Amino acid sequence: MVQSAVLGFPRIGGQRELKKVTEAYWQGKVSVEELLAKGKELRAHNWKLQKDAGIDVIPSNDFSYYDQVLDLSLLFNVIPERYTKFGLAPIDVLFAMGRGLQRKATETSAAVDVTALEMVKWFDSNYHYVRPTLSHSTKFELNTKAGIKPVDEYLEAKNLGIETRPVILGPISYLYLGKADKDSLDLDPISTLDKLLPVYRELLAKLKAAGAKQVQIDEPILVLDLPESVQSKYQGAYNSLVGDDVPEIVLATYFGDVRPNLNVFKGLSVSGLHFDFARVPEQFNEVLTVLSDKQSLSVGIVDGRNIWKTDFAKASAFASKAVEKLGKDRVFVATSSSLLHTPVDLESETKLDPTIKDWFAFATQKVDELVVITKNVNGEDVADKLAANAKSVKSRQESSITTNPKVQERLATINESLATRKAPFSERLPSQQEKYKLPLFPTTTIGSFPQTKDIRVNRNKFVKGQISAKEYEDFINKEIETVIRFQEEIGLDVLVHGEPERNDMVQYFGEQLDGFAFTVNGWVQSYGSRYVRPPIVVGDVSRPKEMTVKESVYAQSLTKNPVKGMLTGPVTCLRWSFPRDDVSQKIQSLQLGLALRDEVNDLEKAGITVIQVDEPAIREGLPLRAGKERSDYLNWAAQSFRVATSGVKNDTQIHSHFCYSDLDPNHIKALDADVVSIEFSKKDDPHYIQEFSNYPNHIGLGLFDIHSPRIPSKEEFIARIEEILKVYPANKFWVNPDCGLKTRGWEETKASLTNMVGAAKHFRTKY
Ligand code: MET
Ligand SMILES: [Zn+2]
Repeated sequence: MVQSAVLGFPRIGGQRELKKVTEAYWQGKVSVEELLAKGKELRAHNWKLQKDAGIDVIPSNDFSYYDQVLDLSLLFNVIPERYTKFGLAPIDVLFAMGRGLQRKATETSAAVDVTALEMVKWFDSNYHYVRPTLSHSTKFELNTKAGIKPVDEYLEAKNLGIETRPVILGPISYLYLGKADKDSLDLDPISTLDKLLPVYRELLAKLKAAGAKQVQIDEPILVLDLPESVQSKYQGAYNSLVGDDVPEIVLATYFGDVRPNLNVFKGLSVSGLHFDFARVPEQFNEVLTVLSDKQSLSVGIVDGRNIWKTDFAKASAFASKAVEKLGKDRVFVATSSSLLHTPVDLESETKLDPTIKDWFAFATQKVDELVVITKNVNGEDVADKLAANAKSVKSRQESSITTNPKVQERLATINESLATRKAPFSERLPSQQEKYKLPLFPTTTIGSFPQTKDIRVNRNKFVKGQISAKEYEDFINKEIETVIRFQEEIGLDVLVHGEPERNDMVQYFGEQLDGFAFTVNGWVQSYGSRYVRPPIVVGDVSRPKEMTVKESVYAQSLTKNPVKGMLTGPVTCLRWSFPRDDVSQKIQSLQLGLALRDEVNDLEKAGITVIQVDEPAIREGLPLRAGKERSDYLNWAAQSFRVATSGVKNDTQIHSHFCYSDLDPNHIKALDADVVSIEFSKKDDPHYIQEFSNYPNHIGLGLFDIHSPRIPSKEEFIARIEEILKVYPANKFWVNPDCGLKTRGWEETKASLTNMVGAAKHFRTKY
């Protein structure tokens, strides 16, 4: 019979239980035992939910307290020495690698001060993983100090009477996604594969001994353009991982097209292969050609990356094609990827318009979808479910909520001149210098200041109607004033209002734009304990009225320094929402560009003439493979940004900001922003810094990690700036943190920024 398989389930809990308990643990408010008990409770809940729904293949080891890639680094002892010398408990080593740790000395323990490892985007998603960071001295071995997570969790489920399939990131992807530590820059992580494989094998053998029949090994890098030298590693590596003493391996890829790497799969000694047909249905025929007679095919058909209901008729027809070719026993109907990227449960959405709600499926609903599709393919009678599904699919197709003729007309007016500044940067620069008279090494921040409890409490009160609009506005104004006064006091040059009125940089805009729907509880993990609640693009997008002018104008009224207007760019608004799947992303992005253009122009009219349009998600949206799709993306992404920002005068200074990933400076040139700020504090490679020195406009290379509570000293800033100045020109140099400060506390924010400004002043005197 065809079986249903889930590749991973959200670990955060339906009420964000994981976030609450981890943050409480970090604050010393709950014990490690309580933390671990909550993890156990969440896992049990998820397994039972899937079991009760009727899922055949339920994943384990998809849980994590921080990040599943980081878990592997701990397990394989890929732990740079700087984290091990303090005698921390394993879970604290894990958190120190994930988020850094700075702890004052006590009578019983020495001071701890260590930065976090680099964290980057997981493929083209908004999930972030912590990069495996290897040195010549790395010694792979099973680090059993905290147990053996995949084995322990497998047994934990088994004790509950639930058989699971452990999920582990495969060795080649693990290394390929890693990097060399700063003491070993000449090390290519992949070159260590032969040393890592025996440890994998040991782990697999332990799983088998515990009773696991099958494991899911993820090799998602197989959807990337892989050099031949990496492709050729697969045969040997997987040959060394199969045998009677290890479980069967189902090799999983997702998020893209494997066809250019198809050779890798031929004759691979694994028992099954999983592909993402929700994303790339076109690869079906070709991947069938690599299956041997015995191998099974896992048909990833229920989308793990979006929230639209699966069309049962289409999905069943697709899976049936596989059954026709392979027979029922060799086919799994599966989620396209882990469901980690979708919110937990649509049932907790109490405020959605019922018509729209009926179009969605969250993780819990997707589990049910899988079961229905599987039953259908197996020939069981699910006629009522199919009929209900067909009805909602049709209701969405025919709904008038999704179309706005005015937006479509305006879209047709976009042309080159609408998307081009009035003069090139070389002419804009002198007029901006004349207008703002900024010193060398101008200092600024990325926008947000600490989102304190007080801010959240007041926002909630306002949302619940417990305080009036006027009271809330007064409160926000007071916050803005505090932030402005603080920045003046420490001598920052270009100020921000601090974004206290924003719950989230995308949601805030989505809520004010037409064409979006929102959830009240649709949280998705972004990194560690940071979750986001992406809005959903349901129809054509437009801006009914001003969105940010009031707060910016108020902030500017308090100071003589320029205050940056602060907007989230079109690509980021799109990427950090759940997009429509019935209209191209290009169209959705250009619609957003037009809406934001109105806002940029209104800000300028109101006297806000330094305007930052953030595009942190531009890199993550880059199609995973080089080629036409990628160049098209870069074109429409840049065009959308320019549509938003080109209506202004030459002396209006447009900033943009990017974070989270290895950004290629060539990819952002076409945005033509006057100043860009980039997350950079974890970048050690001088060649990479060098690449930015050719960037024509001005740049602030982020000088400190805002994901970490750690405070760099003034000397540390000076040393870092000196390092960058070896390859990067002083006259284009802006001084700023990696990103916004909303997740930080005031104390560390004050100290870090004061030290940063101190360092900038040091260089002003020097140059
Ligand atoms: C993830 S990018 C964040 C940019 C935003 N302006 C902030 O400072 O929070
Ligand atoms: Zn950022």
